[in-house]
Amino acid sequence: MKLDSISLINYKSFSSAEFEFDEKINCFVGNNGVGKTNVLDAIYHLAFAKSYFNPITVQNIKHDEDFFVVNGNFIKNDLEEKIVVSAKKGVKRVLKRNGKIYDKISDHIGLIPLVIISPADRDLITEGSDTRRKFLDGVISLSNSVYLNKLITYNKLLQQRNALLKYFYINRTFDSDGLAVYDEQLADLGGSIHETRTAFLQSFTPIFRKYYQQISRTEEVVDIFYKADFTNEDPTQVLKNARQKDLQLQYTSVGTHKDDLLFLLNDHPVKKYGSQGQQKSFLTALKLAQFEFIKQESGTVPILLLDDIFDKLDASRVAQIINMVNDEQFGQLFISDTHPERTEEVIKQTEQSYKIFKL
Ligand SMILES: Nc1ncnc2c1ncn2[C@@H]1O[C@H](COP(=O)(O)OP(=O)(O)OP(=O)(O)O)[C@@H](O)[C@H]1O
Repeated sequence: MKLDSISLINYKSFSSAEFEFDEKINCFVGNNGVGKTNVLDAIYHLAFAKSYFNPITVQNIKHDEDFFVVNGNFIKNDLEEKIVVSAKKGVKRVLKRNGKIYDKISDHIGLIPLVIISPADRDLITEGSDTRRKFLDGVISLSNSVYLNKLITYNKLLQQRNALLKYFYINRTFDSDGLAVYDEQLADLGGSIHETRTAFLQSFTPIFRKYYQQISRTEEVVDIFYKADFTNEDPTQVLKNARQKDLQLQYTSVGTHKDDLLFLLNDHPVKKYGSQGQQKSFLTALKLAQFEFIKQESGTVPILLLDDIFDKLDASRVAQIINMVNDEQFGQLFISDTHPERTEEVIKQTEQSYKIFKL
C-alpha cells in the first residue's frame, strides 16, 4: 500500500498544496502550527473519510471558504487507486474511488489500511471507557462483520430497554415479562460480544506487550485487564440483579456497553502512575499492535502516520521506534516533527529512501 501523491484545496490551513511522496519515509517538519498534522490528517481523511482530529467535517474546511477537496493517488496490489474526498457547507461529504462516487461511505473503510499514532491518542488513557471500547471494537470489527452486526443490534436493543425503563419510571408501572424479553436478547448478544472481546484480547495483549518491551528496553511490565459485567456469571442473571437499580436510574447499568480496559504499568494504572514518556510508549505499543492486526487481517501492509512521535520520548525510545518501523514488516511512513535536524539525523540512520517536506 503506497501513497504516491496528494493535493489539498481549502483543507484546514491549506489553500492549495501538492505533495509527491517517497515510497518509504516522508517527513513534515516546521514550527508549531504550520500544518504538519493537517497533512497527516488529510491522508487519514482519504482512508476513513473523516478527520482523526475533528469529527465535524465542515470544520475541516479552511476558514472563510465553502468547500475542501483532498485528492490522493494510491497504489495497491500494483493498481492505481484514485481517492477523492470533498465536503461543501450544507451538503453531504462525497467520496470517490477512481471517479465513482460511493453510495455508502462505509464500503470504503478497509480499502486503505492505515494507522495513526498521535498525541491525541492520549484520550485512550485519559478519557472514559467508551474511548477504549471504540478502539477495541474498531480493531475487532475490521475483520469480523458478524461481531459488528451484533454490536449494532445490541445497541439498538439497549436503547429500547432504556426507553422501557424510562416509561416504567414516568408512568409508575412495571412489566416484568416485557423487560425479560430485552434481558434475554441482550444477555445473548452481550455474552457473545464478551466472548469475542476476551478471545481477541488474548491474542492482542501479548503482541502489545512485545512492542512495549521493544520500545522501552526495560523491566517495565504492561498489561491490559478486561473489566466486564458479563463474566462467568449468567448474563441474564446479571441483568436481573440490576433491575431495581436500573428502574431508578432509568437506564441499563450493566452489560457489555459498560466494559472497560484497564491499562496497567507494573500492576498500577498507567493513567495515574505512568510518566508522560511511559504513557506515550504505552500508546505507541497499542497502536503498533493494532497495525500488526490490521496487516494480518487485510493482507496489506498499512500506511503508518507518526504525528509528533518524538515529543516526550527519550532518544533511546525514539531510536527503538524508528528501528522497529524500519523493519520490512512496516511499509510507507509519514512523520511530523518540529525539529528538522533531529528528524533527518534519525531518518538517515535507517538507510532508507526518504523525503523531507519543510512547511
Ligand atoms: N478549518 C481551518 N481553517 C483554517 N486553519 C485551520 C483550520 N483548522 C485548523 N487550522 C489551523 O491549522 C493550524 C494547525 O496545524 P497543525 O495542527 O497541522 O500544526 P502542526 O504543524 O502539526 O503544529 P504542532 O507542531 O504544534 O503540532 C493552526 O494554525 C490552526 O489554526
